[in-house]
Amino acid sequence: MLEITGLTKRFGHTVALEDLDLTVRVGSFTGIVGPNGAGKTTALSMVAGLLRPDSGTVLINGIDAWKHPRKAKRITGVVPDRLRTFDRLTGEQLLYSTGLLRGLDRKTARTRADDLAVAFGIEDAIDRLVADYSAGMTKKIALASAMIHAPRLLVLDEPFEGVDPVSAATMTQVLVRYAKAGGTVLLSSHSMDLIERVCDSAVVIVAGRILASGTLDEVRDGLPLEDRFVELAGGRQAAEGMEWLHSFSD
Ligand SMILES: Nc1ncnc2c1ncn2[C@@H]1O[C@H](COP(=O)(O)OP(=O)(O)OP(=O)(O)O)[C@@H](O)[C@H]1O
Repeated sequence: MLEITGLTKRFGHTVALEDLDLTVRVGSFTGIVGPNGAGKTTALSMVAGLLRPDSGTVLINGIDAWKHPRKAKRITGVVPDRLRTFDRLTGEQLLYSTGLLRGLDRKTARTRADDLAVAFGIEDAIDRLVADYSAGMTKKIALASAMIHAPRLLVLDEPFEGVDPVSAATMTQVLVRYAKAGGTVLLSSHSMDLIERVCDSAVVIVAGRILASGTLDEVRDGLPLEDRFVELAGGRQAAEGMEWLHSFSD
């Protein structure tokens, strides 16, 4: 479903991502993990067509995402980092208008908006302004919007950030069903527990490079994912120094 080759991005002197190669097969559920600043958002943004690579290619179902962005976007759903959405709309209006923008007819957009509201458990809030939603509800409506055109690939940047465990379970249930039906999910998360529960494949990015990728078991290499992640990321750092903090100001 996704073939990334030689993807590179620099911001001034900062190399955010260097020569990234990654293949994601159809129907897989892949989690990207990495320390803060590792390059996860940069990679996902370039896959989603939101950030132009310096070099490298992104093929989505064989379509070059940067040569044929319209075609690629038709089969891609995105929940970006630092989510900005049309929050002066109600949830219903947002889903419906996203459906129309994605080329659905009115009836289909209406039906799918209703279905998504039920699937994500936001029916009660659907007539309220998205601006008044909590952080978790906003993530849910964003994910629902990303799915309304039934894309083949979902690119989700920390979709569970600020989402409570019950709501996260609802969201993962929808995503797992989607993947079982042949949809492909690529998401980033800092929750190792969630990735171990729902993903079948994982990628560890550190300092702009992939240090491990493959099935969850291959990446874990016999360790819990968190321990393997810490090992690859250079180990835990001892919190030493700052004795002034323990002297207390009073
Ligand atoms: N627009 C930008 N301008 C300058 N530097 C940037 C920009 N976007 C990202 N970077 C830098 O690129 C590197 C990778 O950032 P990125 O946001 O991809 O990391 P991340 O893995 O998503 O981190 P986090 O887990 O904290 O969200 C960092 O060093 C970051 O400071």
